[in-house]
Amino acid sequence: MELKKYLGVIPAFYACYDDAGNISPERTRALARYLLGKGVKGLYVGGSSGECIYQSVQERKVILENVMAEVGGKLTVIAHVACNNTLDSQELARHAESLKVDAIAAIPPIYFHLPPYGIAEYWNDISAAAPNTDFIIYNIPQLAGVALTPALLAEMQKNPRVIGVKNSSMPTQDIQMWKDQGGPDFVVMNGPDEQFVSGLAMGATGGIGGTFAVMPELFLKVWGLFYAGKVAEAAAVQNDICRIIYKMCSAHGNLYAVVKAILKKHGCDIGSVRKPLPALIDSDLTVVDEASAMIDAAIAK
Ligand SMILES: CC(=O)N[C@H](C=O)[C@@H](O)[C@H](O)[C@H](O)CO
Ligand SMILES: CC(=O)C(=O)O
Repeated sequence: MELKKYLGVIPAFYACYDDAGNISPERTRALARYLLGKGVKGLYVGGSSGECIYQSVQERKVILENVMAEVGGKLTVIAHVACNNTLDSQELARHAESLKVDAIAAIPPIYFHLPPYGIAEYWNDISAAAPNTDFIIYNIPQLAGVALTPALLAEMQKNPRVIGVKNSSMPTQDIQMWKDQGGPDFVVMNGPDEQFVSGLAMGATGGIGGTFAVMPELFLKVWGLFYAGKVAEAAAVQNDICRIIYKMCSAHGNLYAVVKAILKKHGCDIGSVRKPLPALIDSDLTVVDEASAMIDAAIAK
């Protein structure tokens, strides 16, 4: 298996809208190009940060098509395809496979807390619709409402396409457990950006993060320092990252609205967020300016 392509810094891709709030193919391509230029390993398209739960199946296809047209073959592309109902998720899985993405990923079904066998069937049904594509389990219990367990993972490991877990639960111990259970070739991606260094220390093979795309330089720096054995220096950069995230989260508008305003200041305009996510209000502009300056200062260090 070619697992190397998953090792590294993989930003969660943001939804790119035009000024009327429709999906913008041009801006989607511009963001993909922008991140390619930053030297990241791959992109995680259509996840939480991609606002997937507020988009139609057709819109999600258009986004992935444009990302693949721009960076397919150049970056590792993981397409999140879960839609909360099996049929639509399978349609997106088939579509993603037809575009030759590297992997598909899926959260568990949300709202109804299904039993583990129900979750396994949902994931396996999705995976069966993309029979030649790697499958990554997305564990994010604080938002999904249900958690991956060792028993559920063991059930999923019977599916040879299951190559890893993207772990967004808060205990870094979970990363250790999935990695230990999965073995040396198993991919375990750190979710919480605030714990990237700790996740790597616990055995994560890389990270997929919602704030990577607004400051890829800093996460790449952490990655480089950590693997050069300079853990204290990596932790210092992590500290800067955490303070920046807390600042971005202090706005009235949603985190992704802040992130997009900062990206615009950095030359990449991808519009704002879609309702019901709160957009920025006037007083948030100070938060945007301050967080943006903090990012620039941390990169310049
Ligand atoms: C709960 C959640 O959305 N987690 C994301 C994925 O793991 C993270 O990447 C966060 O966006 C990030 O850590 C900022 O809090
Ligand atoms: C942050 C992340 O992993 C997501 O957008 O799903």
